[in-house]
Amino acid sequence: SSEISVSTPFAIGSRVILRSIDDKSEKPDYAVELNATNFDSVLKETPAAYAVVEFFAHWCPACRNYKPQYEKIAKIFNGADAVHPGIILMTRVDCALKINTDLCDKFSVGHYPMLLWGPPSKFVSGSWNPKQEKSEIRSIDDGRTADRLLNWINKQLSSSYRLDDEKFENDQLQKNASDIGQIARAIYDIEEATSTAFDIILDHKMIKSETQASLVKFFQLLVVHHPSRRCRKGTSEILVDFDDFSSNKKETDSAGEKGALRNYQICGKDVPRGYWMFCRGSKNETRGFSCGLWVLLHSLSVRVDDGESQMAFTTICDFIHSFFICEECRQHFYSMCSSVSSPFKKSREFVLWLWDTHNKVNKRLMKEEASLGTGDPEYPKIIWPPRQLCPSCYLSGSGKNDGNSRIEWDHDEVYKFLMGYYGKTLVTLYKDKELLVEKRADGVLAEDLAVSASAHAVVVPVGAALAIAVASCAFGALACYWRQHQKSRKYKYLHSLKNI
Ligand SMILES: Cc1cc2nc3c(=O)[nH]c(=O)nc-3n(C[C@H](O)[C@H](O)[C@H](O)COP(=O)(O)OP(=O)(O)OC[C@H]3O[C@@H](n4cnc5c(N)ncnc54)[C@H](O)[C@@H]3O)c2cc1C
Repeated sequence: SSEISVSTPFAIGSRVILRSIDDKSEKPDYAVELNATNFDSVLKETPAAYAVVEFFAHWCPACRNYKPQYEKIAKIFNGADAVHPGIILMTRVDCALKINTDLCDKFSVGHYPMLLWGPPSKFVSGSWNPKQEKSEIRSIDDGRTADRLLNWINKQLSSSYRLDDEKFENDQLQKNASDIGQIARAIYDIEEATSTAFDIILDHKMIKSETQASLVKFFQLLVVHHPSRRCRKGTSEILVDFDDFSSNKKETDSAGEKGALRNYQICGKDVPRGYWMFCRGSKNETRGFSCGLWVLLHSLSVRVDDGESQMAFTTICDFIHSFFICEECRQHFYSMCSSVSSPFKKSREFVLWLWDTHNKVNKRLMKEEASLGTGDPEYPKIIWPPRQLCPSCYLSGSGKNDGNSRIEWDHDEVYKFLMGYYGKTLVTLYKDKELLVEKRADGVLAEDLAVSASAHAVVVPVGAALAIAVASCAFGALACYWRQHQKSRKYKYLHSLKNI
C-alpha cells in the first residue's frame, strides 16, 4: 500500500486504484448475501437442510481477511456448480448496514465475524443468544480457516467433505434404500423437472398446432394437482395467457413466441436451481431429469380423484408422447399407454398402472444397462419398491426384485404405500407451508375460493386453449373454473384500461 500512496498523490485517486486492484482479484461470491428484507424468505425457501450465517461488517479488516476462507466453503455447497449442492446454504449478513441492525441484534452479534449454524427454518423470524439452552441454532466456535470450518461441519454431520472434492464425486448418496424419508427431498426435484421440461419444450420449439392441446391439458393437471404450490401458481399464469400466444402464433415468429413464454417462470423465480437432490446421480450424466419426471408423474397420479383418473392417464400419455424428447422412451411409454383397453374408473387403478409401467421400464433397463454399462453404478435398476422400503408390499415368500423371479405383490399394500410415499411423505420437508392449505370436502382449495369470491361475471373469451379447457373438464373442472375467472378478470381489466 505504501507503493500505491507514493505513486498516487491524490487520496481519492489511490482509493480508486485500490478498488480496481481489488476488483481484478475479486472472484464471484458464492455465499449468499442476506439482509433484513430477504433473510426470512431465502432461508424459508432453501432446500438445504442446514445453513451457516456469517455476521460481519464490511469495514472490519478481520472479516475481509476471513472472506476467502469462508468463500472456499461456500463454493463447495452453494449454487449449481457446487460439488455438494443443496445440503448446506452458506450466507452472510453485513451488520454495518443500517437496514440489518435489528437483525444482527436479534442474533446477539457481539463480534465480527460471527458464525451461526442451524436448520434454515430456525433462523426464519428467529433469534439467538449465547445463554439460550436447547436452541437448534449453534455458534460455530472453530471456523477460523476453511479447513477448520469444514472440520466443524463434518463433525456435525458425520460427513467427510473435503476442500478438494471434485464435481460429481457424489459421496452423499442415499445409500439407505429403506429410508422412506429420502423422498421428502424429491419435492425440489419435481419443481426442477417441471421447470426443465418447460425449458426443453421452449428450446426445441415443441409447441405446434398438433401438440398444443396436450400441453394445455397437462398444464391443467398441474394447476390442480402439482404438489408444489409455486408450480401450480406459475402454471396457472401461463394457462391464463395461453390463448394470447396461440392466437398470435401465425404472426409471431417462433423466437417471438418463445420469447414471450420465456417470461414465465413456471415454478417461480428460484427454480430451476441447476441441481438435483433426491435424483442426483453419482455421475453428471445419470439420473436427474428423467428421474424427476417419473417422480412428478407418480406424485400427480396419487393426487387425482376417481373421476379424473382416465383424463389424467390420457393427459400424461399424450404429454410424454408429444414432449419427452427421448425418442425410445416416448415410443415405449406410448405403446404401453396404447395397450390399456378399458378406461380407468378408479384412481387406484391408474396409480397402480403407472407403478407397474415404471417397473416394466426398470426391468427392460436392468438388462440393457448391465450389458451396455450405461446406468448409474450406484443406482442399479430394481423392481420397485424394494422389500426394505415396503415389506408389506410383498406377499410372504415371493421372489427377489432382480427382474428374473416373479414377485407376488399385495396390491392393496402397494397402493397404500404409493399413496403415502408420493402423497404426504413427499411434501413433509416442503418449506411452503401454504401448500398444506386444507382441501375442502369438495376438493376446492381456499386460494381458488378467494378468486371465485372476487370474480363476478364469467366472461368467456373464445380461444383455442379455452375450448380445449372446456372440452376437458373431467378433471379440469377446477382448472377451467380457475382459468375462466382469471381470464375474465384479465379481460375486464384490459377492457377498463381501453376505456380510460
Ligand atoms: C416416461 C418415461 C419413460 C422412460 N423410458 C425409458 C426407456 O424406454 N429407455 C431408457 O433408457 N430410459 C427410459 N426412461 C428413463 C429411465 O426410466 C430412468 O428415468 C433413468 O434411467 C434414471 O433412472 P433412476 O435410477 O434415476 O430411476 P428412475 O427409473 O428414473 O426412477 C426414479 C425414482 O422413482 C422411484 N421408482 C422406481 N421405480 C418405481 C416404480 N415402479 N413406481 C414408483 N416409483 C418408482 C425410485 O425412487 C427411483 O429412484 C424413461 C423415463 C420416463 C420418465
